[in-house]
Amino acid sequence: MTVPFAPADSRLLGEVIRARFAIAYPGFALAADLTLPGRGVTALFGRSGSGKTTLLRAIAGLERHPGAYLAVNGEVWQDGDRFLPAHRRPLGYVFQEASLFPHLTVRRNLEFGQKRALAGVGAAARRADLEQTADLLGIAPLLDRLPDRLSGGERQRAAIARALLTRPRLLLMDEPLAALDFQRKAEILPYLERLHDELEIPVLYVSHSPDEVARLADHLVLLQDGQVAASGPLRDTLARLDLPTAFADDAGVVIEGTAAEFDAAYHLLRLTFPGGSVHVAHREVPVGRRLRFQVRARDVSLSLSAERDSSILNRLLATVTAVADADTDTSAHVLVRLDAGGTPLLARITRRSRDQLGLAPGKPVWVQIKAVALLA
Ligand SMILES: Nc1ncnc2c1ncn2[C@@H]1O[C@H](COP(=O)(O)OP(=O)(O)OP(=O)(O)O)[C@@H](O)[C@H]1O
Repeated sequence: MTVPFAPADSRLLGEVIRARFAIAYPGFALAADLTLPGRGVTALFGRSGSGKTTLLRAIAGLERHPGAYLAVNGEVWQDGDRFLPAHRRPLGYVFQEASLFPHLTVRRNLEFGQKRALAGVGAAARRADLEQTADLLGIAPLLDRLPDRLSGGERQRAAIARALLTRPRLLLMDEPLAALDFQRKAEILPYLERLHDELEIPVLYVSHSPDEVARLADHLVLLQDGQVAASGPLRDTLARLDLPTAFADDAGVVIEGTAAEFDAAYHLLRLTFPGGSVHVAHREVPVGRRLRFQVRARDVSLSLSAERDSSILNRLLATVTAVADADTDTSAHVLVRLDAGGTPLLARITRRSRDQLGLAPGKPVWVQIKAVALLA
């Protein structure tokens, strides 16, 4: 396997991705100086034209931008005059459209991916690796088919498997679901969630779909007109009031809970998290399983007492940490950020309610959650 440039001191670079790029095209400039986790899924999120693909291609080394710096988990891929060309970077790249060879079966396509990475590995080990990866992506029964006999979602899963079989140390995914219809997206997302749980390598995932980001990302980079508007853990970044996403209609937080008990009589699953617990309508899952759920700001109301005689099932005690008005004076709403035992939450309430309840940072309140969306 190709050995990328050794770092001067890998301990200083740590298990992170350091990426610094300044890119200028006529009419567009991108400036990014990022430190990203060396494991898990980082979403590059932003509107069309914000620079997501430009950044991903620069990280892949498909374009050489002078003055840039890139190190991935202790290996320097670009620094000053050093530039590891794209074909020598140990990375997998998955595009919007699966680019499988049309004349080769899925198996041959996957073997092609393996060739470079497993030069010194025996045939049996290669086959085991291929079959394990095919299983992970649910394409084992499709290995003998040609790509044009696959659905769009199956083709994309085969493309992901091929990328993984190159044994990359970084996986880049550029809107891998964008070309699929709703049904196919729904079909492929559980496989991406499995990857999220099982991959040891970092994944950079370009998307402009808030739903995909909520389900898959651990870390969020928000790009705006070529600038990094925010970069941080998903949980904290979604709860920021100072970002353009905050007042969007679907603003809300994502919480990772642990299945604690199942109420078979009412078909309700109780999920615990540091701030308390919530009930969601769901089938039984093993106790201890981690599940993500989303709480939108518009589905949260606040009161000063527990109001136990309401139909709302999910009620938590929290403290107000910030209150923000929308940019426009004409908005009837404010956004309240809360802390429930270390878990941030957002509530969208009217300005009138804010004044009536006297909401200000430090005030304890009861949070009532009208709807919890399970993201699995
Ligand atoms: N090679 C290039 N030469 C000149 N301009 C470019 C080049 N590549 C990208 N651009 C411009 O840079 C800007 C950012 O493009 P980019 O594809 O990175 O955005 P994006 O956020 O990925 O958008 P989308 O979500 O639509 O894919 C656009 O204005 C685009 O026209």
